Amino acid sequence: MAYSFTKMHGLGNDFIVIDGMTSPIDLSSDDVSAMCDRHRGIGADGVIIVRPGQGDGFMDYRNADGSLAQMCGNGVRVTAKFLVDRGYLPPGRDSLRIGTRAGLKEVRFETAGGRLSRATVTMGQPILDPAAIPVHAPVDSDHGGVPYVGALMIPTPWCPATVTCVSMGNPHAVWFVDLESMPDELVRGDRLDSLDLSAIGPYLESHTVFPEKANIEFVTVEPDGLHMRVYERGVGETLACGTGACAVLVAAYLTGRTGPSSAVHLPGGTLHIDYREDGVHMTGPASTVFHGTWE
Ligand SMILES: N[C@@H](CCC[C@H](N)C(=O)O)C(=O)O
Repeated sequence: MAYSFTKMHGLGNDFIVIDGMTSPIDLSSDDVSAMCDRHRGIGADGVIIVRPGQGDGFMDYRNADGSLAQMCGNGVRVTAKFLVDRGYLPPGRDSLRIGTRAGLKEVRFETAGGRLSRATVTMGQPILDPAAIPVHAPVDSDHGGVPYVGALMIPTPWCPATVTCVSMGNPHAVWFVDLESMPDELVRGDRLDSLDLSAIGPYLESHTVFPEKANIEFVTVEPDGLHMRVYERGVGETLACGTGACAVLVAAYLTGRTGPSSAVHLPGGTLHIDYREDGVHMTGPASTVFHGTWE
């Protein structure tokens, strides 16, 4: 079977996007991991099949290891670009709704030369109930009467990790790291990019406190905003994670580290995140790289 695909990305979080709007596409998890292989395949952090569904299209997202994820923030912007640039929307629209396994997401977009360049996604309310995240941990903190897991201490072979747990439809554990107090095997400098995630990332992702695994964010709070790196469930370290940036802003706000709105700087670029009464809003770019055929 041959599949036409488009290689796209949101801040370097890259996807193989397949058009399933007019004919059904069925991929096994082995197909997905073969396509995402960076040496023997196309290479990507995940595969998105864009299918018809509630709203203007459904984002069927799979991680590079073939596993399903409920949500992908960069993927929603990329899916919006795919639908707009391929002419699936009537002309003159500046918003659309995309179905995901975590519900419908509204996307407002800007265009340049008729193509989507930047989008703001209404990501919905963060989920803080530990059973729904899910995380096996008691609530230990409260924000305006809303209980949450604010400082869960997870012992690791290197040093204790203290994380705030947030779901944006998918599970996240946000660790505000103190680089100075970390052992030399983990960090060789005073910057987030000198942190070695290769062992501690998978250790935390698959820790037994997270029954469905978790995406792990490593964060510092700087004068120009929040800086993060992410070790993604089912992928490994990525250049950006939209749901992760939202979880980081929510965790920083709940724990009093920032206001309700901030730039979140990732290795692949910057997202702007606003946490308002009607939920979390994420703004960032989406890009197309090339088209091809998978044999
Ligand atoms: N990169 C994505 C998140 C993709 C899903 C994640 N790896 C999971 O398994 O939950 C984003 O931009 O949000």
